[in-house]
Amino acid sequence: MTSLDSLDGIAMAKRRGRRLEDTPHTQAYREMLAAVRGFQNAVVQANPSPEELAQMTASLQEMQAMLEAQAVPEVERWYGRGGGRDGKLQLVTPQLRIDVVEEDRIQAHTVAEEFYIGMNGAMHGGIVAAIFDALLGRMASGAQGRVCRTAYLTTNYRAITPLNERLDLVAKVESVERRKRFVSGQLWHGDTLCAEADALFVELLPGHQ
Ligand SMILES: CCCCCCCC/C=C\CCCCCCCC(=O)SCCNC(=O)CCNC(=O)[C@H](O)C(C)(C)COP(=O)(O)OP(=O)(O)OC[C@H]1O[C@@H](n2cnc3c(N)ncnc32)[C@H](O)[C@@H]1OP(=O)(O)O
Repeated sequence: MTSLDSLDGIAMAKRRGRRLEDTPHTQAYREMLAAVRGFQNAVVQANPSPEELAQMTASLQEMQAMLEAQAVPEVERWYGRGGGRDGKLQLVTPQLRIDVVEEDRIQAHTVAEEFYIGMNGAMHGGIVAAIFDALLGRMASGAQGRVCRTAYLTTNYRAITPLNERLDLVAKVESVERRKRFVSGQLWHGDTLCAEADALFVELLPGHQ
């Protein structure tokens, strides 16, 4: 089964949204994912020698084969599950840490590592948008864990978003109309507004992918 073999969207989200239970086995998976993050950060910063590159490529191919031999259907995967205090187990964005959750407002923070660079010390704009998608999606899902999809997301880039520095995030629900949740968010570096976004999330109906 591949990720193309999809389930009902609500059933999938309910299963994947749950926090991954803590066992020595899942703890080892968390540590592996943290090592991948460290690796990604090192990759973007290094110009290795030809010998080092050949050695690393061979090691990576070996690790890839180990992972491929253990592949499971999406519904069973640990990747993308809730990870508790450290945010979701994922690599797409920097880890988002939620500090305050209210029914119509969320406060969170993050520090983006070197891997998320665009150019000249600024975060890649697509990553800024991905952070808003995750944060505003979490806002739209609310305390009941409604299953929503992004209908649109508009990001305005006001100042460069720095790497390796604390960034503060806020999200709020602007209005609700039937299945539609209009939400907005801001990303701050200290007193500087780096980016802001507004988005529409639509709650899925049973049977929707
Ligand atoms: C700090 C954070 C911490 C981390 C997290 C921890 C825990 C996390 C837990 C949980 C968070 C989850 C976070 C994830 C978030 C990521 C979500 C994504 O990225 S989803 C992938 C990208 N989006 C798609 O692929 C959608 C593709 N589009 C669709 O599937 C459909 O178009 C959909 C579902 C959006 C709507 O389709 P229909 O068939 O259900 O409904 P129709 O009738 O078309 O629309 C309903 C209403 O919405 C309006 N509408 C739809 N699209 C619109 C648009 N683009 N603009 C304006 N209005 C639109 C329509 O006009 C209609 O309005 P009227 O009720 O008639 O008033």
